[in-house]
Amino acid sequence: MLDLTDVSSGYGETQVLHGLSLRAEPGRVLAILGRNGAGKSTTLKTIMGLLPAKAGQISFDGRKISGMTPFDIAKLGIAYVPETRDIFRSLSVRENLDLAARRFPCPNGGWTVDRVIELFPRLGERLQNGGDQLSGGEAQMLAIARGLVMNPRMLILDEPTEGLAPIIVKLIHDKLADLKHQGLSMILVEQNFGFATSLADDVVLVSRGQVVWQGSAAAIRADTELQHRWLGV
Ligand SMILES: Nc1ncnc2c1ncn2[C@@H]1O[C@H](COP(=O)(O)OP(=O)(O)OP(=O)(O)O)[C@@H](O)[C@H]1O
Repeated sequence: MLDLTDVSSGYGETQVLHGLSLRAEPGRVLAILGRNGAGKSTTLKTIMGLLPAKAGQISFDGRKISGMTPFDIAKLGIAYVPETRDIFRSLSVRENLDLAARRFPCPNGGWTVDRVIELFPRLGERLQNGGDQLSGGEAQMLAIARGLVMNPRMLILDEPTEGLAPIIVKLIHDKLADLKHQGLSMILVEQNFGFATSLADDVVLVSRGQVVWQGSAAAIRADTELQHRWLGV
């Protein structure tokens, strides 16, 4: 579904990805794991066209997307929930959702604003609140909900549990598990090893901008040596 082949990318003169290759399969969750600074967020930004791929190729459903604008990549069906969440703080929850929904047509049976509120009832209670009045957990729910109303075929999440209380982490986990069971393809970057490997089917380990291991989530959960070597778990 999504293929990165020998991708190099970085920030100006600083190269961070050095020929990184990976594949995310349809209907599955892929976790990208690695130590701080390994290049995980850089990989996601490069997929989304926020950083240019200086070499290599990225394709989505067989179509080359490297070189496209972030908006065109989103229109093809990839929604990105960044680490910073990037909700509009000066707009209400409803305005944040309506704005995203209006730009992306909803197919029959797709995600509407009403449907994401059913998924996250807490947002329904906060519809008139400003983006700047939300707790960290509510902001994360809004960021995910905003991704869903874009009706993506693939949802990409960068550190969705960062800074959240354990009870909210559990809620986000259960909602993402629901989405997975509904067949949504996802890529997840996450420091919380238990969270990531309980949601993921497939895992790639990244170190110094390259994939150093790939396999099933069950395999890495069972391999403490591997975890220790590449993740310091
Ligand atoms: N805007 C930037 N300008 C220059 N270098 C950057 C920038 N953002 C990240 N880097 C560098 O790129 C490297 C990879 O960063 P990246 O954010 O992809 O790491 P990561 O694997 O996601 O880890 P983390 O969990 O720390 O975010 C790091 O050395 C980082 O310092």
